[in-house]
Amino acid sequence: MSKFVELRRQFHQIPEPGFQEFKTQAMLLEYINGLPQDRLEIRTWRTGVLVRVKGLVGERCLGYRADMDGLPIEEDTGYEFRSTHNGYMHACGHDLHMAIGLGVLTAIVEQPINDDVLFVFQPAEEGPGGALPMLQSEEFKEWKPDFMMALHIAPEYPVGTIATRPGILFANTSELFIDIIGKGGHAAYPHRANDMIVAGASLIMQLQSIVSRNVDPLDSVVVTLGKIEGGTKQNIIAERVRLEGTIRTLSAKSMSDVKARIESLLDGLKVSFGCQTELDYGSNYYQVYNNEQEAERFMDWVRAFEGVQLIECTEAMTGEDFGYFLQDIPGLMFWLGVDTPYGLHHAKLEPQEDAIGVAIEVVSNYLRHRSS
Ligand SMILES: CC(=O)N[C@@H](CCC[C@H](N)C(=O)O)C(=O)O
Repeated sequence: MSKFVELRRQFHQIPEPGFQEFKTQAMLLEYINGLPQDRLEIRTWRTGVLVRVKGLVGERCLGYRADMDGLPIEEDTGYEFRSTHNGYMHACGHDLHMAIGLGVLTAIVEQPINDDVLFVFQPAEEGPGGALPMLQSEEFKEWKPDFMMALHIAPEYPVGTIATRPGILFANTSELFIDIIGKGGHAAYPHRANDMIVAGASLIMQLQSIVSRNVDPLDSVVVTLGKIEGGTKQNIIAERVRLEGTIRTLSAKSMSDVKARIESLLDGLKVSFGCQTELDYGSNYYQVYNNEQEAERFMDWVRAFEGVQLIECTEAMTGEDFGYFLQDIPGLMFWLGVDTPYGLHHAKLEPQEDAIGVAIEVVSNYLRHRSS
């Protein structure tokens, strides 16, 4: 087994929530500190890690970013190396992203390229978002690269596949938290209470009508509710219900239109159900927009790279705070095929580990090519 597959398995066992990646940071630093240090400068930023490798010429700096956090999912894989953190799992591939980052770092340390390379291990991608505050930090600004790239595992593609496109790759996102507050009471006396289970059920159906009735069918929008909480017992009328979800849009205008519609629906709910509402949009991510020239250049290079198949894919409604780096720095993101039947954010996700070696080859060789 390669050292980087082993590292992936170690990361897999310790998934941590955003900005609490303490063990993950320590594991990254332990590996990085064990590399030859003569060309390295290492910094931490909150629970993240920045590593700069000095190039042979060092006029420019190229960047590679890997995200670090896990998700609140109870793992259900058949792995011997499953998560040791109850209720948390690396179910979005960040364990692979970090192992690949260390593999590329090792390759560049062993055979330096002309340009400096900045390796960014970024916390809190799943939320509340580490990219924007990291981008604004003095630690990052001082080392800001001239080009940046990142990848995300893609369960639906075979190993050996790279998929990307010029322009928008991932959607704009906004989290969505709605509390509705009525009056609790005895199940047998509904007329003396104000039941938020019924109001919540109505609101759920109305929210589902936004995409089907208020959005241009040729535009792409998602409104997903991933969590409902409410009530205390089967024979008690619920005073409070909380809905948690996410909004995805390909255009910034659709995002503000959807939010305006949600606010109107909540105004209506207050009248129809005589309840109070509280609305919070949580964290919002800017779309991932691949610089056209950089994406075309990368795609042309991948087409000629032996053993790898390039797919020009369509946009996806996933979100990624790497979009903030790409808003400021030319670069690109791509999907890496890991061929597994369960999708991202699934408790049974088992990416093919052969993809780690493929990605290390592709990214390190591309950085070398980009630097020549
Ligand atoms: C690649 C991926 O799955 N990213 C997450 C980003 C989450 C953003 C935010 N917490 C939200 O839920 O809106 C995704 O769910 O797409």
